Amino acid sequence: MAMAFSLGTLNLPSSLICRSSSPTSSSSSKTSSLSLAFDAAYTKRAAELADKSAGFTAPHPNFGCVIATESADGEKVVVGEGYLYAQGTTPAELQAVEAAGERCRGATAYLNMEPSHCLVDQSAVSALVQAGVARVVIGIRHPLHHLRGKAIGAFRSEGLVVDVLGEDLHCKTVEEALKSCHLVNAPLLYRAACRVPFSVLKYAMTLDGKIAASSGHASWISSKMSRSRVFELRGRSDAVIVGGNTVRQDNPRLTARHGGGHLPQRIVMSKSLDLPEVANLWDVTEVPTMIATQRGAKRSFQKFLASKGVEVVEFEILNPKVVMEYLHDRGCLSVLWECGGTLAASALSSGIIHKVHAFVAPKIIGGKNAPSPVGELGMVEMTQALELIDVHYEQVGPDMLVSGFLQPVPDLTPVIPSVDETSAIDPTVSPYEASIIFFYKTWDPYGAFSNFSLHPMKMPDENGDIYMWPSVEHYYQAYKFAGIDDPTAKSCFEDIKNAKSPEEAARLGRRMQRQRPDLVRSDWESMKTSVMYEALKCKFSTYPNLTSMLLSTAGSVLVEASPHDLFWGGGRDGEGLNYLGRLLMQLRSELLRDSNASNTTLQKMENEVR
Ligand SMILES: Nc1c(N[C@@H]2O[C@H](COP(=O)(O)O)[C@@H](O)[C@H]2O)[nH]c(=O)[nH]c1=O
Repeated sequence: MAMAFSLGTLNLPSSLICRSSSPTSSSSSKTSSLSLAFDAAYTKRAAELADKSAGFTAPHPNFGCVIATESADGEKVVVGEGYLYAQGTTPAELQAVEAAGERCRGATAYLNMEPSHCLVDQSAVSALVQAGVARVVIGIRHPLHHLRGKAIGAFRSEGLVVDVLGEDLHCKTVEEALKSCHLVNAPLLYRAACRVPFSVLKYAMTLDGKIAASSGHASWISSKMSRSRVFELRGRSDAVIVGGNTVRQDNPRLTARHGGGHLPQRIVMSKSLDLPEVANLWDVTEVPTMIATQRGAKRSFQKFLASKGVEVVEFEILNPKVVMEYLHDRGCLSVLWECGGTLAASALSSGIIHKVHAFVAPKIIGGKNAPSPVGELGMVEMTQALELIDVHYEQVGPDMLVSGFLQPVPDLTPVIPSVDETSAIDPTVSPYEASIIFFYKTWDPYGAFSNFSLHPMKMPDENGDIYMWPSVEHYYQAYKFAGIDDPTAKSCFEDIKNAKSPEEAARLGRRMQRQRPDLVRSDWESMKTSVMYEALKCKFSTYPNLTSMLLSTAGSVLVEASPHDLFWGGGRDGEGLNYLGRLLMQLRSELLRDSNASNTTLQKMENEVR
């Protein structure tokens, strides 16, 4: 059945009409401001449609499709719409084509995201091509490397015009539509970039920052309306996590009870398994429960849980990071953390929380020992506080919901560097599975890869004496001036060597290079990557945990997400050369070869003594 909506149904406000555009290529050079506004509004509509099935499609993305055409009197009308209901159901594009029928000829299809297009699934692309759609507007490229650009290429080779928001179409409303497209598939984008599910920390607290009275009583802090919003949040997630303490204190159900909707798996993180025998979470008739625990914990209780149908997963060392990595590997896209302060602090400090939803109720409970939403983070100065970005404030009944992101939604549009290029550097990177791991600031999940991470290492100084360099940055900056027979160069080398922080070392080295380029060794440009490689090799082999962290990234593209440094970093839009990422991948290959070789030797020795 065709749906014919006039533009009015989209409520295109006059503010949406773009006044200017700075198109870069393709058909968009002819695009008028008005048609840009239509493009933005219809793509946003596709994102809204896609959002209807949040929670149901994992691990697939949320896809929406709008087909619009020009009526005889020149008015733009929507002739078909569709969205992916759940994993494995009819693609959004097919539904929209079926709804639009003959009116697809010459029409424009709006997709919030580039569809999957591979050997085993070409249904979305062929539906639109065969229906005679002339133009496709795409919100974001597919975030997975092996799919990125494939459908776009296929459309173009079939003669369709393709415009991608932010690449071919530019203006303020296009940016807003692009944001909606990012948000609707934020879980997938985070998952692809960070190799952990998208994690939201949710809590309800009183105006004086308490999540329970001193007695532990907590029902209820937030209003019924707020709690219903929590049910919706649960419905959008693949899993809800709490700690053992919450099970002991609250005996929660953690179900989504807003009517229909997706039911997330419930997960309890408990090292000790010191949990009650009777608990709502052990009733798995409607929703499964999984317990994440530490190897060897209370075997008898594990058996008891198994008899109830509760899955128990043991980890060598239980922490939020390993549980998230495990859930990532099981295909989980998004997780809602509804835990108490201790686990929340541990999750926050391990860098795996991406978004926060805080319900603030206008109540005061007081109490010196009343718990607060986040436990010890080890911060001593307010400047260290984690700051939310893209903050939203919304009144929900009597409460205020404050939400925001701790890290921006990763924009995976730039391909940094190309996978072909990277697999030449590192054979572990497969063009079919590669994901990108970004690192930059030392507090990021892979921050230890940064040259600013404080991992002291023994390397020679200018005189060949072994010196404990506080960081790779110290070593790299000082070596710009090594071997120069000039007192200023020598004292600069010493100053960098003794710099109090990697930041200071970088400042000193860069400033001197700018002010006195004559003091920089003449072979620096040709030597700097080898100097860096030697320092990285020393750093990673000094610390076994760094070696295993680097090896654990095998198969992923490593990118230093520096927006400024276009030599060592990936740049803001992927224009950087990413030499730091490349050297780390090269080192990873070397370490992998070494570990494979030593395993083979070990194997031989074992065989000999057998
Ligand atoms: N007290 C409190 C919350 N507490 C959270 O909700 C859990 C109970 O979930 P359920 O058993 O499914 O109703 C509880 O264990 C804790 O994680 N949440 C809120 O939105 N507002 C509140 O006032």
